[in-house]
Order: sequence, then structure tokens, then C-alpha cells
Amino acid sequence: STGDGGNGGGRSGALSPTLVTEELQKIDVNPPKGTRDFPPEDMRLRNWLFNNFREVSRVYGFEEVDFPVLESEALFIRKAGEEIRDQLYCFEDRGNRRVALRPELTPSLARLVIQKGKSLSLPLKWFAIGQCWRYERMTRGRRREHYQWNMDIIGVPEVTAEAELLSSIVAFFKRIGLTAADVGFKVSSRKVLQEVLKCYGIPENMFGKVCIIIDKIEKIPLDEMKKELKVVGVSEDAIEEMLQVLSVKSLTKLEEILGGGGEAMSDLKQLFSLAEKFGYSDWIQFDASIVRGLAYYTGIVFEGFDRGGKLRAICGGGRYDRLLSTFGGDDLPACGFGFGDAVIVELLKEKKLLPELNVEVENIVCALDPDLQGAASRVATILRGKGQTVDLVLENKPLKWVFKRATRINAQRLILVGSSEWQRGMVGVKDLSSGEQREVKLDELN
Ligand SMILES: CC(=O)Nc1cnc2ccccc2c1
Repeated sequence: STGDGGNGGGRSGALSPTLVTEELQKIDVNPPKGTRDFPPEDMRLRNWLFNNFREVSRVYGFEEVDFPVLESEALFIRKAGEEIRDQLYCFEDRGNRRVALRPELTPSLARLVIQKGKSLSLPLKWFAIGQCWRYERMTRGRRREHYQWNMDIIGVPEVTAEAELLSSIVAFFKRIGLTAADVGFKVSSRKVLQEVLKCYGIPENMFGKVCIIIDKIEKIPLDEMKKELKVVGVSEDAIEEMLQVLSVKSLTKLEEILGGGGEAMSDLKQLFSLAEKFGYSDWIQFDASIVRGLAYYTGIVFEGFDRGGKLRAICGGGRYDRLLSTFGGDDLPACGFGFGDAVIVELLKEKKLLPELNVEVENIVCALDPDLQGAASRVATILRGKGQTVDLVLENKPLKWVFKRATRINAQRLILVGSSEWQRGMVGVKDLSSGEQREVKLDELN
């Protein structure tokens, strides 16, 4: 079967009556459409990636948090026309509750912060690595789940927070061998758009919607976008002015248009000067066209991109100062980013930077005849007690089989428990790289 959720053509053949009652259902062994299994080799790569996420988070002083993959649907219902809303993996549970598999982690984080309320001392620096879901029509054939690394700073209104987050992602890229020649960040602020829209009297509550439409600038034809903007009430000349501003790629040019007094300019100037101090100026560039596709961003926004220009955004984030208050919480300044596990792996493949992660074990222990299995278990326990890794042969197997397995699991040495040696309190130790074999007293084994 094609893993499309079919029943794999389960059928009951013309069998003896006893079997007919038990439907011989051949189940589909593929994971559900758009999802992945992680067999050992893939799990090693995933763990390598996540360990790098975790190590950077630790070095930056962030604490790990997690939330349920299942949330109330209400947490994600925003009226700004986001793609993430159209693809919500939502359903009614057996208690008739509207629930959803989380499409992102930030709303859950906001919920937890509000739940904990005054008991939390600010600023919070939290990180999470969690599986996120979307339900796309079968046509797209795209994944329906991915893992996201999130880092969030809650309670810091200054752009020093955004500068810190960008620094942490640069540190991550460096750890896995990527340089400023491979990847970079496009940085902007939604306050740029806000200042333009204000001149045209566009009400605040339209802001999210306008940003979501603008975010599609490279995905839909220009006149389609203009139409959508007109529908939400943006005038022709406001659209013209916005599009002109969005094409700006330098802060000096932006200042000519906006003037120097606004928050957009001061935020961006401060961020770029902090980048200089952090030492990652080569990694960032101003690009007014960056708005990101999430309605709740209110200030600085950024996205990581590959300079080869072949891949979708590697990561993205920004400031979301209003999200907590939209959940009925106190207003708290916040910023964060999401970093998916898919695009980065494609990029590492392309750059030949995927690590070689081999399975290996220090010892393989085997009894040379069945009544020494207990002795072999003792030897394994002694070695494990010393923190050594042991693959204990659990059945009575010929030596040929043991050597084959030893090679496959990359064992460093073979411990042989034979009766004559065992009588003398010894075991056989064969170094599998040098081939050297010797007898060792059990209590001298290390
Ligand atoms: C490249 C990729 O797999 N993207 C992806 C895959 N699954 C998702 C699931 C939820 C939200 C965003 C998602 C994004």
C-alpha cells in the first residue's frame, strides 16, 4: 500500500471457517501520510541536530519547557487569514471539545506564561523542541509534521532581546559548520509598515491582516495581492507607497523615506549596532520586504535564508508584544523564533555537512556454551557498572554469527566467557581492531 491511509487491501481469503471469523487484516506498515518514522540511523541525525539546539540554548542560559501537542483549537484561531489557520489539524474530541494538534509552539508558551502569571520572575528565557502539525490537502504531498526549536525571551522590551536571539542562531549555525557565506538573516520591523499605514489612516486592527497579505509578496502575483489589500480597505496610493517602502534594502534609504524620529528606525539602528558588538554583522542585512506570515508580530522580524537562494526560510522570528494580552493576560513584551528540522537538513546535505554518525559499542559479551549464559550476564553487569557499553549475546549462537554481529554494531572488543577460563576466574578478551587476544582476570576487567 502507498501509506495513504488505505487499509492496505486487507482481505479475508477463502480460508477454513475458523480463520474467516478473524478478518486477516494486512495493516499498512507505513506511517500516516505526511509523517515520518525515525529508525535508528535517522534518529541519530535527529538527536545530533537536537543536541546542538539544546547545547546552544544551555550556553545562552535558556531553560527548557514543553507543552501538550494537543491544545484547545481556540488558541490558534486568529482572524488574520494566516496559512497556519487554513491548515490547522483540528477536530472534535469525544468530549465534544474543539481541539487541535499545535501548528506552532508560541501560543502554548504564551498560555503557560499567563497561567503562571505573577509567580514568574522576568525576564523569562525559555526554549522548547516540539513536534508541530498541519493538515494540508493530499495534493501538496508536503510533510504534515515537523520538529521546531523555539527560543523566547519574555519581559524585555528592548531590541537587546532580538539581538540575543539572533546571536544564538548564529552560534548554532557555527556549531554545525555553516558560515556567513552559506546563510544570513534578512531583518526588518513591522513598525516600518505601521508607520506607512498610519499616514493613510489604516486602523490598528487591520494591521495583522495587511501583514499576512504582504507576506505572500513572493508567492502570489502582484495584482492578486493588490486586490486582497483593497478588499481589506487599503487605498490605491497606500498600496503604492507600501510597495515602494517594501523594496528598500538599506537603512539609510529607509531613513530618507520614514525620517529619523520613528520607533522603526531607532529599533533597527540599535539592532544593527548591537550586531556589530556581538560580531555577527556579516550575517544580517536589512530587507524591508520581510514581514513573516504570523499575524502576532509587532516589531522586529527576521528570517534565516540560504545564500544559494534554493531553499525556503531556514528559521524565522520576531517581536510579539501583544500576544499575551490577546489571550487576556497582562501585556508583556516578548520575542522569539522558530527553527524547523526540515530545511536545515536539506541545506546540510547540499553543503556536504551532514555528520557521519555510526552506531558503536565498547563490548560484545558472549557465552561459549549455553550453561555459561548466567556467567556472561554477570560479566556484562560488571562492565555496565563501570559505565561501559555492552551488547550481551542473549542466545546460544555460533561464533561466526557473533563476529558478524560484532562487525555490524562496530564493537571495539569481544569478551568470551568459556568454561575452562571461567573455572580460573578469567575471561577471553579480543581487541577487534588489533585482533590481539588475551585472558583477563574478571576483577581486573575494565
Ligand atoms: C519543510 C517542512 O517540512 N515544513 C513544515 C512541515 N510541517 C509543518 C507542520 C506544521 C507547521 C509547519 C510545518 C512546516
